[in-house]
This record gives sequence, structure tokens and C-alpha cells, in this order.
Amino acid sequence: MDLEPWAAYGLELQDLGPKGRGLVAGKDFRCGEVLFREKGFRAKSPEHLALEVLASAEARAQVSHLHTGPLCHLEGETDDEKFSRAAMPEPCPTEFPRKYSKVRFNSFELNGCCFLPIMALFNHSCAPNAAITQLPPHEECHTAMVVVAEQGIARGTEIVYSYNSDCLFVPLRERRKRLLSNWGFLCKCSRCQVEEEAGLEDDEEEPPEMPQLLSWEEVDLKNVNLFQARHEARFAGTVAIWTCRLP
Ligand SMILES: C[S@@+](CC[C@H](N)C(=O)[O-])C[C@H]1O[C@@H](n2cnc3c(N)ncnc32)[C@H](O)[C@@H]1O
Repeated sequence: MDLEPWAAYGLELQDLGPKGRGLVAGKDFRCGEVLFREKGFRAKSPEHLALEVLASAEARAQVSHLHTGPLCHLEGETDDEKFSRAAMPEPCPTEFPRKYSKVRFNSFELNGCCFLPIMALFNHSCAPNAAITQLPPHEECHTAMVVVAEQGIARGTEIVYSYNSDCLFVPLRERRKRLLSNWGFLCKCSRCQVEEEAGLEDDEEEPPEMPQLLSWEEVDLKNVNLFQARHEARFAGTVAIWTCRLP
């Protein structure tokens, strides 16, 4: 992979504190201008992709730079899951949930799971200055996406789009709840921060039902085994998509 593919588009990767890294305009952009374009991979689900990542050194290299999210999905155990776990002959490698987390928190749900390793460096905002859209043709294992400026963007401004456009039209508490449960982070975008400082969250009636997220340190081997067993049983025999190189 090109070391800094965003630089050719006039973007800079910066450390943005509580949001982690993010892409910032290295020059002024006009409204409607294409900010970034990338081809990536598409699979039925993040689980399929994670299994492919686990199986391929090339794929592991492509996800190595990505953020690893919290593993809220390891909670709970139904009878089916207990059965799958009992059927697992060997303890699973702990790598699988880590890879799953990388894929899950860096991909989009759009006719399956779309994974674009550089596009995954843009942060979310509830007041976005850019939008992403999928480009045709959508081949079975590939996807192409483009980021477009929704307004004039001055040099030095972070470029942000909305991970979930439904979020834009609901109050602060509900937005944060949806982002937390779908993406595993408490939104610190400029809009949420302004509304939080104005005390808008306190005025809302419904208390949020925040899911208990597990950090990496909290994930024990029991959970890891359960997770691996569940997904190995469900997603055996996936297509080897990682043999395709990024352009
Ligand atoms: C797809 S990654 C974006 C790039 C990431 N910041 C990095 O350093 O790799 C998504 C993660 O970035 C962080 N993030 C993105 N937008 C955020 C926001 N508005 N507020 C807080 N954290 C955010 C969260 O940790 C989220 O899980």
C-alpha cells in the first residue's frame, strides 16, 4: 500500500486528541470537490472479512494501521453459543476478535460490509462538511467510494462525514446512544460538544441506555473462545477476497 495515499489528494493525517487520528485539509477545497477516492473490499459481513484477514498476511498488513474498537459483541451467551463453544476442540487464537474489531469498527454497512482501509481514517461528525457515496460498478468482492466536500473547506479544517446520516436529525442524547451502540465511541464532534456545553443533554427526558462496552483488557479467554466458536460455525468456507490487491 502507498505509504501516504491521502497526501496526493491534499490531505494530512493528524493526531486529533480524543478522536484519535483524522484527515485534515492540507489546502482549501471548494464545495462539491472530490476529496478522496478509494477502492476496497466488500463481503457479506464483518465476520467474513475478519476471517479473511486472519487467513492472509497481505490482509493483515492492510488492517494493521487501523483503530481497534471495544468488543461489546462478546457479551451474552445463548444456548446455541454454549453448544458451539463446547464443540470447539481447541482454544481459539485470541487474534480473531482483534481482527474482527478492526474490521467491524472501520467498515460501512452498504449492501454488505464495505471495507476501505484509508477511508477508515476519516472521523465522524454530526455536523459533517463532507459526504461519502458509493461509485458503480460494484463488483462482487470490491467496492469504490468517494468523499465529496459538502461545503467550502478551509486548509487546516478536519474533514468529517457522518457514519450514520439518520443521527443528524435526532437530539444529542439519542445521537450519542446510536453511535455508541453501533460504533463503540462517545461522539466528541464539534456539534455534540457545543450542545453538551449548552446543557442540551440534561434537558432531554429519556435517559440513554448505554451498552456496557468491553475494553481489550476486559476480554477474557472464555469470551474469546465463545466468539471464535460462534463465528467459525456460522462462517466456515468464505471466499478468499484478500488475494486482490488495492489499486
Ligand atoms: C473509522 S475510525 C476513524 C479513525 C480513527 N480516529 C483512527 O485513529 O484510526 C473510527 C474511530 O475513530 C474515533 N472517532 C471517530 N469519530 C469520532 C467522534 N466524532 N468522536 C469521538 N471519536 C471518534 C472512534 O474511536 C471511532 O471508533
